[in-house]
Amino acid sequence: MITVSDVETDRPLVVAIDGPSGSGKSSTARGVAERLGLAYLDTGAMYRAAAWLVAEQGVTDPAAITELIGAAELDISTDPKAFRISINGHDVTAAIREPRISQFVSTVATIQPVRDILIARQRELIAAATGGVVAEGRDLTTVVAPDATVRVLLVADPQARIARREAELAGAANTAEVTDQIVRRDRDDSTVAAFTEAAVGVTVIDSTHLGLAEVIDQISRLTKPSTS
Ligand SMILES: Nc1ncnc2c1ncn2[C@@H]1O[C@H](COP(=O)(O)OP(=O)(O)O)[C@@H](O)[C@H]1O
Ligand SMILES: Nc1ccn([C@H]2C[C@H](O)[C@@H](COP(=O)(O)OP(=O)(O)O)O2)c(=O)n1
Repeated sequence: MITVSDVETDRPLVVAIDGPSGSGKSSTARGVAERLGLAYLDTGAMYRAAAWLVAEQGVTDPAAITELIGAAELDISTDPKAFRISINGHDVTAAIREPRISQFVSTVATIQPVRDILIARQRELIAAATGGVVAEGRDLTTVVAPDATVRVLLVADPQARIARREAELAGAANTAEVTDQIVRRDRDDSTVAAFTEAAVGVTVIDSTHLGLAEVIDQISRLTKPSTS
């Protein structure tokens, strides 16, 4: 078996990808993980599962939400070919993609103590991925894994992101709803995570006019040692 490691430090390879909604983080990260034989961590799915549980329990007070998430059993697969997530024994793999969760998730993701709980769990999952991992979300390059081997901010114009999400939802939400899920959500989310501008050392890739395969190629190339 090939062990993919960070050539300079000999630690497992960690690829951190951040970006706004619809920029292509999940599909790209999964593609890079599959190509390089790495684990895949979808941190947004963890916030979505937390939001699902909060909605299911009807909890509204931030302190009670924090307590609920702190006590929750969150189980997430890091196999890029078989994504699955459950919370307190409920398989929520499909439910977390429903528009009602997309609309609500920022309410939970902007509670800092909730973030602290999920960030600690994300760091554990990254550390446990001894064969290397591609992790994506909003604050991987800045907070969760600022020492990652490769750090990428994946961006795309809002129009392209809205069109992609609309195509993906195939009529399950209208343009106004999708625009809310993208533009309003990014605005809310950017109050707690810095994904609108690249931090020092982070490579920006604009996918507006790039196909998925090209973005996967570009990120995969960044993991290879430079020959110059
Ligand atoms: N470079 C790209 N070009 C065109 N469509 C893309 C590209 N990257 C991703 N997509 C599509 O856009 C949609 C949103 O991508 P996704 O990976 O879920 O984004 P994010 O995780 O950033 O929200 C998906 O349907 C995906 O197949
Ligand atoms: N590291 C992360 C990942 C996601 N979030 C929040 C912000 C988003 O509104 C939700 C859902 O993230 P997700 O990546 O699934 O959202 P998109 O697929 O990009 O629309 O979680 C976060 O605050 N920090």
